[in-house]
Amino acid sequence: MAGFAELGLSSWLVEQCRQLGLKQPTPVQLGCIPAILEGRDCLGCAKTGSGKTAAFVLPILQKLSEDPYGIFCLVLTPTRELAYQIAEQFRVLGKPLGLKDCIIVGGMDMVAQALELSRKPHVVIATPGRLADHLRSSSTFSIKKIRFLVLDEADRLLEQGCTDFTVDLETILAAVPARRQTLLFSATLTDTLRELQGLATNQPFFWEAQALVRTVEQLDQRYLLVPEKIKDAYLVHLIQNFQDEHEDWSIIIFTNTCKTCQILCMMLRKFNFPTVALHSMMKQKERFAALAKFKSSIYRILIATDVASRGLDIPTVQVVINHNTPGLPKIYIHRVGRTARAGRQGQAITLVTQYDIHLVHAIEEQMKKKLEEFSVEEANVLQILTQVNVVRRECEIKLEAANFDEKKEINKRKQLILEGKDPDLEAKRKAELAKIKQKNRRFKEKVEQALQQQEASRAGRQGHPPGVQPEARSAPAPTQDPA
Ligand SMILES: Nc1ncnc2c1ncn2[C@@H]1O[C@H](COP(=O)(O)OP(=O)(O)OP(=O)(O)O)[C@@H](O)[C@H]1O
Repeated sequence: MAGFAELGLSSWLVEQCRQLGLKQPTPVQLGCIPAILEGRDCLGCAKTGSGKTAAFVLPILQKLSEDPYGIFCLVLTPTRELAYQIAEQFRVLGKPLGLKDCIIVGGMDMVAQALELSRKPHVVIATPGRLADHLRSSSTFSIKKIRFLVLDEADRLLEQGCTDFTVDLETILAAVPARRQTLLFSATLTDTLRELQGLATNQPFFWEAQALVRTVEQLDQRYLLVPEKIKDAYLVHLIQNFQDEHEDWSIIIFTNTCKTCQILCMMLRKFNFPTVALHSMMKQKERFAALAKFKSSIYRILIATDVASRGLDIPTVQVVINHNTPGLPKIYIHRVGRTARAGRQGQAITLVTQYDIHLVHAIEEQMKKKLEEFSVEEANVLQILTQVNVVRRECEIKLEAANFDEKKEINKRKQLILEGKDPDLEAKRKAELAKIKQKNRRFKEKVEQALQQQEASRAGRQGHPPGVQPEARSAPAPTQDPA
């Protein structure tokens, strides 16, 4: 198998890899590094934890060493924490170059960032919103001459989720040169391939892992069917078991909203589990501090929204628990990919209620793999049920007293103002949309009821009892990155 040197990398970079413990290139690195060194655009789609970051960092550093100037490369990524992680890889691998990097993310001082940008760093790593703000408001720097544009988690940057990057991306793409190399990476590129191909037009090289299953083999994936009302007791029971059975343990729990994340964090702490939360309602400094405490194993449990579902590389994580079943298969793939990284073993357990079974089927279909059942002695769970419910209620009351919802509303309004939108108009638009949705839902329910009645009376006429009807309940809407 070819080593890093055979891929065309210089000896100083090969030495940096060796020092970091990267002995052999991973398949995505084997595929993409030579193509990038040749000057081609690149779309790299490989499983979580397979080394995609080094697949673009290494060839960029090589090209930078041949023709160093600032700003040479711009990396865009959807979350702030990920921007810091990518910057660290550039810094460590690029140390012999005296690499100057600059991180431009929201929640940090804008003036200090503007100053840093004006000093022409070699590499800028940014979240789209904040970089676009700088481009709109300042003329002290330019990205007109960049050689490389990287979109990490490219599909997330292009999709219109809860955080929509498209307007900011337009601003950024208008400011970068047409003659550049564009590198796009993710574990789930395929459903946005057409948009991505529009961005990478310079002899694009497409690399995709040849594998039937879309998650790594070392990942043991389970589901646990739980009644909605007992979910939290199951969670406490699962954690207690891990704590009892493992000396060295580390768990990430994913929740669907910031509020649930905060309540569960408070609740787990009441049970003396060393837990920290990470969600977008927290101040940026608190977010970094929480992550640092979890990374250094001071806290064993990180409870997070999907703000932590992509890209985070924390090798010690052995278990991922999905407190809610993700509404989209690709969110599931990224979440469970926080464990079993770089060849390590890991386990993922998804709590599934009676209303989420169709979501599990969708996940299995996309992954091309069946989840196995995780068995738990329900009697043990029922023993702690009352206690868990009481503690949760206490936490809910405490959070309500701290005006969590009000703060969330204020934050939302601030965000809309920053985006140049009128919060009142937006609220009106949303209310109208909700009304239309509700009307549609009622209409659908009426049609379903009428169909069921028709079926029942037909069966009655034919003299045999009607077949078992599916429960007339509309499925919960898929959750889109709520963070
Ligand atoms: N050639 C290699 N040999 C051994 N370990 C490697 C190699 N390349 C990267 N790694 C390590 O593998 C881990 C995962 O890498 P990385 O974070 O780049 O994964 P990724 O493919 O970007 O995952 P995700 O899709 O979750 O973002 C990191 O800890 C990294 O240091």
